Amino acid sequence: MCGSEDGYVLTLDAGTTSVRAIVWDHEGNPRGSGQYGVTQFYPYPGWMEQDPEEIWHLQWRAAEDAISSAGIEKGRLVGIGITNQRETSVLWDARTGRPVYSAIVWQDRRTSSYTDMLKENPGELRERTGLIPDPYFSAPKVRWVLDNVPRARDLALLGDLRFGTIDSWLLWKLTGGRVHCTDHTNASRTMLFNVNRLQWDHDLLEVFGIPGSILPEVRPSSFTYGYTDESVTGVSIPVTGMIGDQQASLFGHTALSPGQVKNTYGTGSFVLVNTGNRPVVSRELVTTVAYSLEDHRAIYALEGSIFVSGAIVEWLIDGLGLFKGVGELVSQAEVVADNGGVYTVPAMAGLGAPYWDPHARGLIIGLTRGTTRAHIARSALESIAYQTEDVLRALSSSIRSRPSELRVDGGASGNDFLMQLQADISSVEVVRPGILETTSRGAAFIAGIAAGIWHLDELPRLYRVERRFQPRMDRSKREDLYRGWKEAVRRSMGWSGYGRP
Ligand SMILES: Nc1ncnc2c1ncn2[C@@H]1O[C@H](COP(=O)(O)OP(=O)(O)O)[C@@H](O)[C@H]1O
Ligand SMILES: O=P(O)(O)OC[C@H](O)CO
Repeated sequence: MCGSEDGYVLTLDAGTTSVRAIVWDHEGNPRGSGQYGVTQFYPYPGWMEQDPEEIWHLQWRAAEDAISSAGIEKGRLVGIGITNQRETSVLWDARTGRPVYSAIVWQDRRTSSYTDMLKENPGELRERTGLIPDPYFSAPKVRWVLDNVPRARDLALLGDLRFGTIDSWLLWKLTGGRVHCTDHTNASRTMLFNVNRLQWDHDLLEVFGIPGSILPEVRPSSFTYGYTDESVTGVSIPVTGMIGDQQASLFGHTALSPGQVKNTYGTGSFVLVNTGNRPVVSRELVTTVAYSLEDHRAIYALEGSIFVSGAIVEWLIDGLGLFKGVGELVSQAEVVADNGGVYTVPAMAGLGAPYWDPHARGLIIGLTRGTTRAHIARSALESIAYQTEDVLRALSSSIRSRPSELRVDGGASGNDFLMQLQADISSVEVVRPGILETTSRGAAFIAGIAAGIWHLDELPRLYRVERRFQPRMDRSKREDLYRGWKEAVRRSMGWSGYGRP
């Protein structure tokens, strides 16, 4: 341990479904927390928006709750670490600090026709940004606002428009509109950032018709970005880290060596492998910055982004009303010995890695008169494991080695049934840590390094395993099941538009 044993780090984790805040002590243990749900808006099929002001207000309210439940004075906070749902884009008026449009969420598909055109020549885009043309990333969303919200273009011409992912938006609010920055990990999700040079790509800005003046400055993930405004937060606290949530989770798993892999099971699932200090390019996965520290080169990761995983469970419960809650859904899934030939493909937001089809739509297939709720519950949980397996296969061929261990976190990773299923379907050891808030913990480590609480080298010693799930399904069964999945996926692809006027 270096530095003060008296200091605490506050993390702000602005996720898709909720904003959370946690106070961490110098041992990396949570001491207090707060959490609020974020309102989701679906104005048209395939669109998904949030209110940036709500995100900010609830995020700081969660922080106040975390600080009071930890029973500490704000003055004992030595740093704030921000971690966030990535790609989700906000544009605001620098003079008033008011957004000019809602936050367009990463799952939003409104720009799919536009990104289809980019698919005609994906090679150069991939070389520069590490990304695959898809509405997922920020650039098409920003362009959409510039094209459809007249005030945005006017403000841009006056030099008063600002763009940011949620990290930048929260930093702007925390600092009373004084600091407009992002970090390398968030920048690498915009499709405007050259991941080799670690700088904004002016050619791409031109391609997308986005003025460079609206962009934040890019800094290392672990870095003193500035100080919060006393009038906003009560006392002035340094903001010492910003990192995208999936990269934060990789860091929180202390997956610091090349080849180490994690999967976070939340709204979506995100599998990342550390590839060290070289960006590895893949046709099916995206290249992303994993983290960067001051005075170090950036560390990279290869990522498989799965758009809907835990959210399928939510949809069966809240959307269809088929189960009273997660507990009932899971116990139903356990009642049946197998899926009864039923497969669910949760392509509600299209399919991400490794298929990248924004036109895919969800399906439940294989229904017979003998199908029960239990089969549907089981097929939904199985879909989470199959999607992860899709990515593990793509990842193994890109890094030319099959991972033997998968570190897990996120809301759905607490589900023992699902974790065993994952170990079986992927023939991999699934490793679950004691602290499942791995994303926030990673953000705490990132912020704590800049604040002088921790050294990078000592972090692996703070990682505690709670449980390991060993694979126990035989190979032919695993392959039969997976074959059915691939066929179901094939049938879900290219579906959008059918049956709609
Ligand atoms: N026991 C469980 N089994 C399967 N899915 C679950 C379980 N518990 C929570 N989930 C799913 O996990 C997601 C919430 O995880 P969380 O990590 O909080 O998400 P996010 O960070 O994306 O907001 C929800 O989509 C929920 O349906
Ligand atoms: O909010 P989460 O945890 O589902 O993460 C969302 C991802 O960052 C989207 O890329």
